[in-house]
Amino acid sequence: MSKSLKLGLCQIPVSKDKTRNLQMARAAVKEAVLAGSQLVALPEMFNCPYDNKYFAQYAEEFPQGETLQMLSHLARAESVYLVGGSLPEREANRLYNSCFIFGPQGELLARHRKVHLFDIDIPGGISFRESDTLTPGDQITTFNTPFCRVGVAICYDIRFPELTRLMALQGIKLLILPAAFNMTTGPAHWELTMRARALDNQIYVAAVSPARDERASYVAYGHTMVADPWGNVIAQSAEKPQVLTVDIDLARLADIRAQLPLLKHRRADIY
Ligand SMILES: O=C(O)CCC(=O)C(=O)O
Repeated sequence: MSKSLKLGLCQIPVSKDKTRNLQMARAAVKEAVLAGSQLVALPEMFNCPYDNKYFAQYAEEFPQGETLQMLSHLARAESVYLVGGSLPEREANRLYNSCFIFGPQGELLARHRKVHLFDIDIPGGISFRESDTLTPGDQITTFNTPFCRVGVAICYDIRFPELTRLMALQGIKLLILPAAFNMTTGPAHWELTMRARALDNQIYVAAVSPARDERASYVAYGHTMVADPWGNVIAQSAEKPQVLTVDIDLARLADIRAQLPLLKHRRADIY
């Protein structure tokens, strides 16, 4: 296993124009690779506005969907590990919020279907009910790379510490979270939640948001970021489109785990 990897996080604008969304994704991934990224990630619902009324219209089936073909070809052409944000996935009569992960040969490595659907109602803030249109997944998702084992969850999934803990126990060192917090929960909880999961599990947490669009029905917070295993934020965008490239130092992770062995000190006999 390598001691480090360069991660590329693509905070792209997402609009109603699917063709443009795919162009933006392609250009951002290429820019990240040009900057040396070996693993690149896109945001939640990057091919589709984050709004229940669009999910069915933009949904795709694996493997023939246009976005899925694009991701696979791009991973192969750029010879990169590609965490394909998320998109509405159709299987039979159901829709899922799904992330497809492709390897450098364009092969499918894993698929994560969002496990926790975002159903909230904050008066004067934000209301959203993913369960009006989507079905939850029921799997924990991790995959291997030459750098380390990597976990994938989607947005609201990060609020459930048990999920990240199970991935940490399966050996992940890096969690990628395609996400789209909003202007109510983003300022309050985005950074805190990513830092908490990173610190608890002594892993890197990389959360990738769409760029903010004040005219959208759902306004994404932006602030794509990486928290390290010490709980520090080591990189963060503002709200505008940006490709963030970040060095992930796995030797530092090993040092932190050796010095403060939290995972070893768990009392699995009492909880
Ligand atoms: O947890 C949050 O505050 C935001 C979650 C969300 O926007 C999502 O799951 O898509």
